[in-house]
Parts: sequence; C-alpha cells; structure tokens
Amino acid sequence: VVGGAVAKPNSWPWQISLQYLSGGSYYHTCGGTLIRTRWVMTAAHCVDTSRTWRVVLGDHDIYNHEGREQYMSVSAVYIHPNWNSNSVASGYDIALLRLSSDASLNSYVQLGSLPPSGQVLPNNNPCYITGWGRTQTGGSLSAQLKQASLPVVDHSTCSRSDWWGSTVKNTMVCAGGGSESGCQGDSGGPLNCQVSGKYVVHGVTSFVSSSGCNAYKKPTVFTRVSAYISWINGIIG
Ligand SMILES: CC(C)c1ccc(NC(=O)[C@@H]2CCCN2C(=O)[C@H](CCCC[NH3+])NC(=O)C(F)(F)F)cc1
Repeated sequence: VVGGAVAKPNSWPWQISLQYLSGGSYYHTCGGTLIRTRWVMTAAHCVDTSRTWRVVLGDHDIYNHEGREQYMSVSAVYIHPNWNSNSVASGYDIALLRLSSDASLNSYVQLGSLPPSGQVLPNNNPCYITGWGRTQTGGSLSAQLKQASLPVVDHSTCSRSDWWGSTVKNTMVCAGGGSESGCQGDSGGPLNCQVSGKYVVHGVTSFVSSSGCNAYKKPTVFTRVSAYISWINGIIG
C-alpha cells in the first residue's frame, strides 16, 4: 500500500497473509479474505504456480509472532477456470483456497462479507485497500498491515483512453487514482467498501500500472467480487 497508514491491529479481521515455503521458511506473497471458516478468497495470479502455501489469520506484523495468529495449511486451490496468467486484462483473477481445518473466529479473526451478485458501487463510494504490500513503487513490503482510502472510480471514468482504456473490464472495480494505491504484495487482498454503514469486500486486488503503483490516472484495479458470486457459491456450497 502506497500512502495511507498502518492499520489499528486486527481492525480488518478477515484480512489474511498468504505465504509460501522456500528453504525452510515461509514468505508473505499475497493478501486474501477469510470468507468461511474453511475458505479464503484471493487472486488467481497469486496461486497459479504450484507451491506449499500457508494462510496466516489474525496477523498484524508479518515478521513478529504476537500471539493472535492462526497458521493454517491449504488443502486445495480452486482457480477460476477462465483465468489466463498471460492476460490479467481478461479478468477472472480470482481463486479460492480450502483450508485443512476450520479457523477459530474471535475478535482478531472474523469472516468478511461478500456483496450481492451484480452489485456495482457508484463513483466515489468510500473504500479502503488493506495489505502488507510495498509502501512505494520498487520499495519493500510493510511489516505491519496498512490501509489507504481508495474511493471507487466508476467504469465509465476508468475505461477512458487516458485512464485504463479497454484494459479494464466491467468485471473489475477501479479505486483510487491519486497518490495512494495498492502495490506488489497487496495482490489478492480485499477492497473494503462501506455500504449502508457496513464494510463489504467488493474487490480482490488484481493489478496496478507496470510503470508504477500510484501512477496518475491508473487507479488500482480489483476483481469485482459481485461478478463472481455464483462461481464462489458453486465451489464453497
Ligand atoms: C494488462 C496489461 C496492460 C498489464 C496491466 C498491468 C500490469 N501490471 C504489472 O505487471 C505490475 C508490475 C508488477 C506486477 N504488477 C501487477 O500489477 C500485479 C499483477 C501482475 C499480473 C500480470 N503478471 N499486481 C499487483 O502488483 C497488485 F497491485 F495487485 F498488487 C501488467 C500488464
């Protein structure tokens, strides 16, 4: 997350850290959202390589054990069947991870709410991106979870030629576009949008400009969760 601030610990209790095993240690690679006690929603581009994964719930500082964490193994990875790793612009950048055991829900670990199928938010709807991603273009990951206010940019604006043009599809949500943005390492995490006084996870962090995370008129682009509700329900039952 470029800009914004360090979040109050565990104030986004559905945010997870997706980590992979390498040389005997686990490393943060992406974010995700706990949507059922055994299911995590993330981005397809996070999990389209075969690795040993773990999901950390209740985390705040990814480099320190603070005692609220739950470390979960992943028993199955379900990538959207239309996902094409060579074409993030086609969309379908969404995946579901089945956990090997049930998460224990408490004040640090809660389920994120999903939107109704087809719901599209209006321009400027308030939303927050959260994640441990780079804090500057080319910078390093954040040790602590960060949040930044990224208001929705509607499709008509986001698909203007000087914005994202035809790269952005209607199955995506744009948010931000100013000095604050997502960045590498935030992928797969939630776009938390205020709807009727409640936070709803409307986006899965998908991409930013290859010329810089907070490039002008290149808002962060998210998979629009409300476009994938029937697929999600088909998998998690
Ligand atoms: C569709 C095409 C015009 C296009 C649009 C945006 C990009 N962006 C990028 O490549 C930048 C630079 C590093 C990773 N990255 C990204 O946007 C990666 C997803 C890459 C998926 C494709 N391999 N996502 C993120 O960094 C983010 F923002 F989600 F945390 C690349 C290509």
